[in-house]
Amino acid sequence: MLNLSDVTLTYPDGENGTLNALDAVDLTVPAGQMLALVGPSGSGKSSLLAVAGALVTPTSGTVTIDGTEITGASQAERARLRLNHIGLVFQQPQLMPSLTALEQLQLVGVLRGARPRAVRDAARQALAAVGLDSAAKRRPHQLSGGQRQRVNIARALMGEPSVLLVDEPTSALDQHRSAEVMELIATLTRERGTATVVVTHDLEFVDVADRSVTLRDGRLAEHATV
Ligand SMILES: Nc1ncnc2c1ncn2[C@@H]1O[C@H](COP(=O)(O)OP(=O)(O)OP(=O)(O)O)[C@@H](O)[C@H]1O
Repeated sequence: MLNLSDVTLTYPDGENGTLNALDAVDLTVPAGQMLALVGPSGSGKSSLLAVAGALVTPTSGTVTIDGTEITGASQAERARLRLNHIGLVFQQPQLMPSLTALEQLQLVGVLRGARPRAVRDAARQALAAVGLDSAAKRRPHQLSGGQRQRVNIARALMGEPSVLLVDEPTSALDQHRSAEVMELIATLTRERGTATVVVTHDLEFVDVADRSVTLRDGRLAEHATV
């Protein structure tokens, strides 16, 4: 479960001013639920993911994952949290050009210190979960955009995260592939019991989620509208 309580993230703006990228945000995403996060450009969506993913510490408020408060954790603790509890998927799949799909996933397992055989099994399982078992030996340039995004999602699942944060997974994909990727994230959320937040510009895909919220000037409102 992911919980944000009264979270504010303030940036300096101009000479003496400040800007609240997030303004008193309260949000709970239970395990196994997918939340769609929409909002205009600059409304704070990436800031919310950064705070929930322990990449950025909020100015005030608390973030907890499975009851553990991550705000206030040291840099090393936050790095460990990201590796073991948080799956992050960015807009453009950032894959290593020289590694095969399977190796991209194995790298995460090795970083987590798991045993080689367990890493290989977990990587195979994650690739199968996103329907890419037959493309295990392909390198990124031999995969389509949708397949690369699937590898990206599978890689985020390697740590068996309790929180899955996905930033605009469909921005580089056509309508058909976008629908497939959103359905895939919904299925994985249910099967793996992750608390999932997906940022999307596309209201068409909001229905795939269990719940949707809109950010506007850093403030949260229930139900998606843009
Ligand atoms: N490092 C920073 N320093 C100062 N201001 C920032 C910083 N990062 C973001 N902001 C500001 O915080 C606000 C929220 O930005 P954020 O990137 O979270 O929006 P977004 O909803 O993800 O936008 P987009 O849809 O365009 O990606 C914006 O006004 C932005 O200019």
